Amino acid sequence: MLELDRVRVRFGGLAALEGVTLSIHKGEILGLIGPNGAGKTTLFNAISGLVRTADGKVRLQGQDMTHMPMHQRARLGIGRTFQAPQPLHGLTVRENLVVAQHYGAGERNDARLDAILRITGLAAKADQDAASSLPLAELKALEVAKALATNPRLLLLDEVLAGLETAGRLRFITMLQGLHQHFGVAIIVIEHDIAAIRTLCPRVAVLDSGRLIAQGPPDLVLREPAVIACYTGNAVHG
Ligand SMILES: Nc1ncnc2c1ncn2[C@@H]1O[C@H](COP(=O)(O)OP(=O)(O)OP(=O)(O)O)[C@@H](O)[C@H]1O
Repeated sequence: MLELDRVRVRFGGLAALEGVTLSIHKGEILGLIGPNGAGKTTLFNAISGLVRTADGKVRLQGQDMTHMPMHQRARLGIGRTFQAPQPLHGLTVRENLVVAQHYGAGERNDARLDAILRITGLAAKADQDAASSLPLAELKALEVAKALATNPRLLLLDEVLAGLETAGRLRFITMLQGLHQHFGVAIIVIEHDIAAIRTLCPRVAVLDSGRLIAQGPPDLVLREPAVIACYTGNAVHG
């Protein structure tokens, strides 16, 4: 459903992405891994429209999105989270989702919002102030809930497990599996925690210095010499 065709992104003299060709299928969960600075977040930015591509194409269900602004891509079905949770201050949890739904879907759908609140475990906090009352795990759940409220066909999750302790991670992974099953949305997960990637993702893609160096089932990909080499001297944290 999403196709990246020889995508290139440059920051001055730095090739943050070079010739990246990658597809994700309807309803799939794909893991995106690679050392720090490999270009993972830049790839999300190229898909969601936050950075300009210097070359290549980005297509969603055959439609060329390469030169579309962010809000148009959101309307077409690209939802994303950011590494640092960004709740809208002064609004309740539910109001945060209403705003996200308006941005992405254009119309209010309370039944969908209720399902999102239930599956992300936020229903009991729906009427509380989002920014001031939520602990980190719930702020991260809200980040996912906001992205889901935009009604995405493809959900981009950028290190949503970072900063959570082991039990919190496991709960979060179970929550992600539940929402994937319920909404049937395709998901790309950026995550440094390889155990989490193995649990969540039947397929993984590896970036190194802006290039896609491997893709396939995690157990095979993680044994490839080029993948092992790219992590040498770069700790896989988390
Ligand atoms: N706005 C920007 N301006 C200049 N350089 C940038 C910008 N954004 C990213 N870069 C550079 O592009 C490269 C890729 O960065 P990116 O954040 O995509 O990597 P990453 O794989 O997501 O890293 P991490 O795992 O640390 O989050 C890095 O060298 C980074 O310093």
